Order: sequence, then structure tokens, then C-alpha cells
Amino acid sequence: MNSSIIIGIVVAVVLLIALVSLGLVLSRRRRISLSDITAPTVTDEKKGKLDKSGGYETNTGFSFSQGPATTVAEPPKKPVPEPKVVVKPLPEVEEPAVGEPVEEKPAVEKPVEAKPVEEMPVEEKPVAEPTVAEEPAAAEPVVDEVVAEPTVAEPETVEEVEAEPEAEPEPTAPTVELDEIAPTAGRLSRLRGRLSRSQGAIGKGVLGLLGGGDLDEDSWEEIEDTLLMADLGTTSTLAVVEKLRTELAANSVRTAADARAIFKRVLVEQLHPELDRSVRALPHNDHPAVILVVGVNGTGKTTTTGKLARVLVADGRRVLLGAADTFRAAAADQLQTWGERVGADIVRGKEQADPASVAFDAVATGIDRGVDVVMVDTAGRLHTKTGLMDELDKVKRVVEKKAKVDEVLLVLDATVGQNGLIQARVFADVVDITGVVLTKLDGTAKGGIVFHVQEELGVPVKLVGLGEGADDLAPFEPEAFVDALL
Ligand SMILES: Nc1nc2c(ncn2[C@@H]2O[C@H](COP(=O)(O)OP(=O)(O)OP(=O)(O)O)[C@@H](O)[C@H]2O)c(=O)[nH]1
Repeated sequence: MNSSIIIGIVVAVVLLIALVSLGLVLSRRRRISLSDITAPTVTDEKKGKLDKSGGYETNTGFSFSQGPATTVAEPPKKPVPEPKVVVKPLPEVEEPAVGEPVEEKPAVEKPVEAKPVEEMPVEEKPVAEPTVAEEPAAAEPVVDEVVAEPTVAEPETVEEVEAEPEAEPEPTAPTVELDEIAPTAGRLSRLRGRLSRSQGAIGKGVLGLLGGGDLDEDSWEEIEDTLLMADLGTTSTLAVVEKLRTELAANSVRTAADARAIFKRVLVEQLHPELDRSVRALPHNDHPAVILVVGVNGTGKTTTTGKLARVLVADGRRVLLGAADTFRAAAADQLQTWGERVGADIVRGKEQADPASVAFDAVATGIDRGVDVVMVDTAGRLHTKTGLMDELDKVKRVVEKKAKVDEVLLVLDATVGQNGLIQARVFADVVDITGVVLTKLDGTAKGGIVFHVQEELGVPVKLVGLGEGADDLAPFEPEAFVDALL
């Protein structure tokens, strides 16, 4: 073998080695390695420290605002004398439904017999205006239940839904002890880690794929599937994937921190951080803020109403609760218990009473008492869409004879996934939802539903429920939420 052949072979081998090395370097540069996903280089931008927990910690407290300027609807003139409202200890007496005959009842509550919902007569009749007079509080009651006195002999009409006739209870002062209300500032930090189940799906799942090497079409399809599985919904998923592809191509992504930062930015943008998420719970000059809480049974309406009342009371607001979920006595009892815990008065009706009547009474009472906010907990039986539509529409219409509704909060259970969306659409068709409360996010891996709900309804998620505890309600902040997911 002559020397020129040997030289040729050596040159070829050297060239081959050089080419292989070059290929390796290039492929490494294109690859996003997430091996340092837990390395100290991953910092929380706000706090400047490592965020390993992925916990949800909001940066601000609850934000409350005033609803659009409204004037209180002129109450219809009533020729009949006004019924008096008395304060009674809880729980004592069940009121009869609107239009029911006056009936004396024993002071001790007994099981209420379920009755069909009464249809209110449609013709106009002059009836008594339920003005509310608080009894002088000798020993100040913690929770008042408002009951109308039996001064009205006639049943009321739909158009003039008024106080229900009721036997006057013994006005003895209750001695209910208030639950200690934690100050709202800072208490949200206790919610850290509650979103851990969603982290795996959205955060680790996608970041893992991004770090899996060169992203070919298969990888992008997998990322898409992961986001869909986490319940982001098709529109949000496609938008996120598209933006992510563009951003990754435009920026030189080398590390997990780079990838996380870009993914985070894309997700936050998709959650529309510019939306107003304040809860319209601040009173107007001449009347309280009115909040309707709507949603399907079991989603957490009553719990959310109680939790929010607790925050408002802690904020120094006077809150009145209206138990317009009259289908189950237990629902009103549950709200009453919340009222007792947080120091909010309650107006309730008898089981099966007309929800609109109770809602009206609550708002009328709230106006008369000069409270800051009236929160009406409604029933949400999705028996038929028409039934629901009629009922909610009527509640809103009747309430607005007294005051404009400032906020309609739709409570959705995050654990039911797509079913929640179906429910949301039905409610959105019925009333103008102004905000969504997504409950039970602690019990699901599908935190992505937040994206879907907002996209679908076009209204912001304002609050999130992260547990059954009284303080497990948090304002929704896109950035803090995404931080918790990644
Ligand atoms: N884990 C968890 N449970 C919650 C949350 N919110 C509510 N719940 C629970 O969900 C159950 C139903 O809550 P409710 O407030 O009774 O629901 P509702 O919509 O008022 O139901 P009805 O009174 O039947 O109309 C209760 O056991 C609550 O403690 C949450 O954010 N996380």
C-alpha cells in the first residue's frame, strides 16, 4: 500500500470525525434540555427566588369594584300597610311560601314537607310593601333572619313579589359565636400547592416534551394532545401551540428556564390578563351592590357565597345573604350556617317558596337596612333549560325592580371538565354572566379548564375555589395561576 493511499485514509477519517462532531454540536444547540428544570436558575420572576412548589400564591388581595352606575328602580306604590320585619334567633321558624296562608308554627324547626313550586298569579294586585324595620338590638344579634309579619292577608303577585306572611317569632337575642375571620391580606399564601394535580398535566407534561429533543411534527402533536387532555379546549390549545412554535423559533432557547419563561408568557397571554377581574361588590350611593350566584347544584354555589361573604365582612362590609335556593331546605340551612360563621344576616324563604320572592325580599331588606352588598344564592337545577331560564330570568327581573344586579357569578366545578362547559353555555344563554368562579381546582388535574371557560364564555374567571375550607377562595390572577401550573 503506498503512502498516498494511507494519507487519503487518514484524511477521510479525520474529515469523518470532524463532520460527526459538527453534527453533534448542531443538534445539541437545537435541543432544549430541561435537565435543569429544578436547578436554582429557575426563579420566580416576582419574588426572585426559586419556586419549586408550583403553588398558587396570589400577589394581591381580593379586588372589589362598583358596578356600573345604576338607579334603584322606583318601588311600586302600595296602598296596604307595611309589614314589619323582626329579628329572630336562628334556626327557628320556616316561612310559608309566597301566597300561602298564614300559619302559626312551633318555634322549633321541624322537617319541611317538599311542595311543588308555586306559580305566582300574573295579575296585578295591590299588596303590602315589605319595608324592613330592625329591632333595637339590646344584645346585638350576630345573625338576623328576616321574617315578615302577617299583616297581609292576600297572596302577592309576580309583579309585586313581597314579604311572605309569617307568624311572628319570639324575638330573643341569639348568642351565636362568630367564626374568627382571618384577615384577607396574606392568608392566600396558605393555598400554595393546591394545584399540584394540574401541574403534572400542563406543566411537567409539556415542559417534558419541549425538552425531549428536536421538536418535529410528532412532538408538536403530542404537545397539542397534552394540552387538550388538560382541558384547555381546542381553540386555546391551537392558539397556545401556534404562539409557542413562533416564539421558540424566534428566540434562541437553550435552557429549561428559557422554555419555561416562553411557555409561561404564552399561557398568561392566553388567559387575557387585561380583563377586569374585580368583583362588583362595592355599594352604590343609595343602595347595596347586588350579586347573584348561579350554577348547577353541587358546584359549590353556597360554599362560594359563604366564602366570599367572609372576605367582604373581613373587609368591613355589611353583607346580607339571600337564600333563594329554595328547592332544598338544607341549602338554606347551609347558607344560614355560613351567615352565622361570618356575621352576615340572611333572608330565607320556606322550602319550595318562589326563589324570586326570596331574592326580592333579600334585596329590599338590604336596601332598607343600608347594607353594602346583598348576595343571592340561587338554585340551579338543570331539569330543563326552559325551567331554568324561566326561573333565573324571573329572579333577575324581580330583583331589578329594587336594584340593578351588579354581578352575576357563575360557579363551575372544575372537576367535571367538559360537562361544566355545557352547563356554562346554558347559563350564559339565560343570564348575562359577568364573572366565573371555578371551584374544586384542588381536586383536578384539569386546571386547563380555566382557559376553556374564558374562551367559551368570553367572561373572566374572577375567583377560584381551592378547597373546602372557609378561606380556600382566591382571586384569580393569570400570572400566579400559570406559575402554579409550571
Ligand atoms: N375540594 C373542594 N370542595 C369544594 C369547593 N367548593 C365547594 N366544595 C364542596 O362542594 C360541595 C358542594 O358545595 P355546595 O356549596 O353545597 O354546592 P351548591 O352548588 O350550593 O349545591 P346545592 O346547595 O346542592 O345547590 C361541598 O361539599 C363543598 O364543601 C372547592 O373549591 N374545593
